[in-house]
Amino acid sequence: MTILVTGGAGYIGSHMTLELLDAGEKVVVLDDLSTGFRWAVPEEVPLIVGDFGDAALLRDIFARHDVQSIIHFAAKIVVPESVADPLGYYSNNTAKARALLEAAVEAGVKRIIFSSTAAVYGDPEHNPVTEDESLKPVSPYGRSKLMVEWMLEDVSRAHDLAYVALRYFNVAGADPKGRSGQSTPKATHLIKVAVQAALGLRPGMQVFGTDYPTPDGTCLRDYIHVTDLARAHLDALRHLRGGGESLVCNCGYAHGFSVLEVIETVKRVSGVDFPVEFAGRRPGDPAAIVAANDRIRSRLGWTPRHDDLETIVRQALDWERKLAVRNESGA
Ligand SMILES: NC(=O)c1ccc[n+]([C@@H]2O[C@H](COP(=O)([O-])OP(=O)(O)OC[C@H]3O[C@@H](n4cnc5c(N)ncnc54)[C@H](O)[C@@H]3O)[C@@H](O)[C@H]2O)c1
Ligand SMILES: O=c1ccn([C@@H]2O[C@H](COP(=O)(O)OP(=O)(O)O[C@H]3O[C@H](CO)[C@@H](O)[C@H](O)[C@H]3O)[C@@H](O)[C@H]2O)c(=O)[nH]1
Repeated sequence: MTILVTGGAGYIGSHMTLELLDAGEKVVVLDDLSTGFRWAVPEEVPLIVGDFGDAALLRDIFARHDVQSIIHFAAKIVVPESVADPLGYYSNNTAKARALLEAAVEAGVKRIIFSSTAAVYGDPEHNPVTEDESLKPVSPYGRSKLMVEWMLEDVSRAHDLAYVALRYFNVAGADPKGRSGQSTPKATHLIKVAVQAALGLRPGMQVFGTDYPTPDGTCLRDYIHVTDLARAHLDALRHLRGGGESLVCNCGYAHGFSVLEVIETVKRVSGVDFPVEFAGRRPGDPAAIVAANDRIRSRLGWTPRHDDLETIVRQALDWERKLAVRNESGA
């Protein structure tokens, strides 16, 4: 039985592929390499370079490989880009997911795990936010993902296809064995930016907003280690293989750090006091968003192993150094 990983050449998908191989699973990756990297897919894993919305290609993959489960990561993921290009996001994230589901149902695929996002909550009224909080995404990106959750709900009722939708909070860190990490050249994620500033890869950084209703005035987020997140997918797979029902679960640690706390941690771990400028709020940022994680713990038996901001930052630094050497050598 093979697992199809869409987006397996990207940041989270590449960690998933490693986790699946470590667990002895058979994997095939489908990725168009729009933001992913060929080198991020281990040599022993077949990489099909193509579009996950291409019905003919999907039919061919399902005919050649005994795919019983899909882990679907492939998507466009940049919130401001989704505001500028909503149709591009609805096409790539929503319409193509419909095509994937259609091909999966046609081929008799039994299980799908979907990368959803905390962005489906928008600016939540309560924190930690539970899965039952009202869903009010504020960006086309969040809406493009929520629509897929709705499709999954309907499709799973009509067909023999069970799903787990995992709503990721802020994904960070790198493979503890140093095999992969966040490699997108212009990534805007806080930890990536701060780590690049610490390594002198950028002159400094900005803090977006210091007047939020939070203890130090900067935004609070729940940073989850990418390997703990990949393990949540393994737990979801085990749940579905055991006949478990379809589920939606938050993925986070249930506690938040402010932007200033993250920057302070990067400075302490790296030993570098890089320049930080206080700037205005970034449009669309919720003040605070922290995951309630009771459901994933009780229903999937997930337990975090890397819930430590210093470890997350240290591994992000290690990966960024590796990446700098790789980029310098032109590999
Ligand atoms: N990084 C985060 O903090 C975060 C938070 C919440 C949810 N997510 C979700 O996790 C998933 C993975 O995100 P990531 O951070 O690894 O991003 P990424 O950009 O590194 O990975 C996405 C991968 O999908 C591929 N892809 C995109 N469109 C495709 C298409 N039409 N056909 C085939 N391949 C395609 C890209 O080439 C890339 O390899 C996404 O669905 C994203 O929405 C990420
Ligand atoms: O240079 C920077 C970068 C970020 N921030 C702030 O840091 C916080 C975290 O920002 P970022 O790392 O960009 O993550 P989010 O905007 O919280 O969004 C991430 O987490 C969401 C889930 O919570 C996912 O849906 C998104 O895809 C993913 O980018 C926010 O308050 C930002 O304003 C800064 O102050 N300076």
